[in-house]
Amino acid sequence: MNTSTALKIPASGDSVAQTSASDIQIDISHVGKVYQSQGTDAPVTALDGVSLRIRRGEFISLLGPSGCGKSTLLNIVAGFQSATSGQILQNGRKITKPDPSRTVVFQDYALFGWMTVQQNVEFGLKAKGMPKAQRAEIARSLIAMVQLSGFEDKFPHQMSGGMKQRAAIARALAPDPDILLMDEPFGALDAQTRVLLQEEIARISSEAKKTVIFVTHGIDEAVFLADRVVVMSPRPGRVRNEVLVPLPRPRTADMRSDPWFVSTVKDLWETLKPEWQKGE
Ligand SMILES: Nc1ncnc2c1ncn2[C@@H]1O[C@H](COP(=O)(O)OP(=O)(O)OP(=O)(O)O)[C@@H](O)[C@H]1O
Repeated sequence: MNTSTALKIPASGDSVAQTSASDIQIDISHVGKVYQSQGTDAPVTALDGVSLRIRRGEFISLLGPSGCGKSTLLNIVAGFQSATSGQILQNGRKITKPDPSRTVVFQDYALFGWMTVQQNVEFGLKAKGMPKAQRAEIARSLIAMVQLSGFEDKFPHQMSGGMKQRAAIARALAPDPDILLMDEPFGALDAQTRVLLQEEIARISSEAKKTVIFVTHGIDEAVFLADRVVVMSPRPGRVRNEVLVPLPRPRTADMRSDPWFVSTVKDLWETLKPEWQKGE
């Protein structure tokens, strides 16, 4: 497949300009975040005027250097933290606290160590009061979706990092959220497992039809997965620019050698490298 002739990197904001208001699921508007210091340290401005509109079903990669505020922004969307200024709307309603319509996958799996895979995946459903047979069936189908059938009775310490992250993804999908928030979910995995799970999450997110915000500082990962890559500036984090990804779905391994993919990853790296080095 050669998509290079048809492709252009659009200016920031073009991709949502023609979208009707009802298609916008998450509307991030002028969000700033200042962490007040303890003791004599100066306050830290993590985010400054971040605006971003995300469509229902869109896969956004939030790409930026370490410390630019990616996790902070994700945590505010999740409802774990509040913004110092600005607001975030979900379907027109202000996000003020966590909600089962938004679930999070963290880098460190965050599975309960004393529960089996099956119990971990069922956890959120049990908390909602779902009857046992129903939640067992939902968990089984999600465990199959993340290709862990046969491992239902294993505990986290009996599994590899990749398997644990598959289980964490199944657990996050169990409450049937509208929005899946992923904070460097493959950051702790070896390179091969990471590539395999990137292909898995591309498949799963299309099958499950979720809106996804995927935080990463991996340029190739960001481009491979996303409909739109939102590039953040070094701290204080702002939206620096956006790249629309025209690669078709399902995303497959051969697309990593597509000329557009190769040149976009290279261009992004050459543009961002000086900034990212400065920020270190
Ligand atoms: N609770 C906190 N109190 C004070 N400063 C904080 C707090 N949390 C984050 N920060 C600071 O805010 C900035 C943004 O942090 P954040 O974790 O959001 O960045 P990030 O882009 O996700 O980084 P990384 O890629 O390294 O995880 C950093 O300078 C960080 O040190």
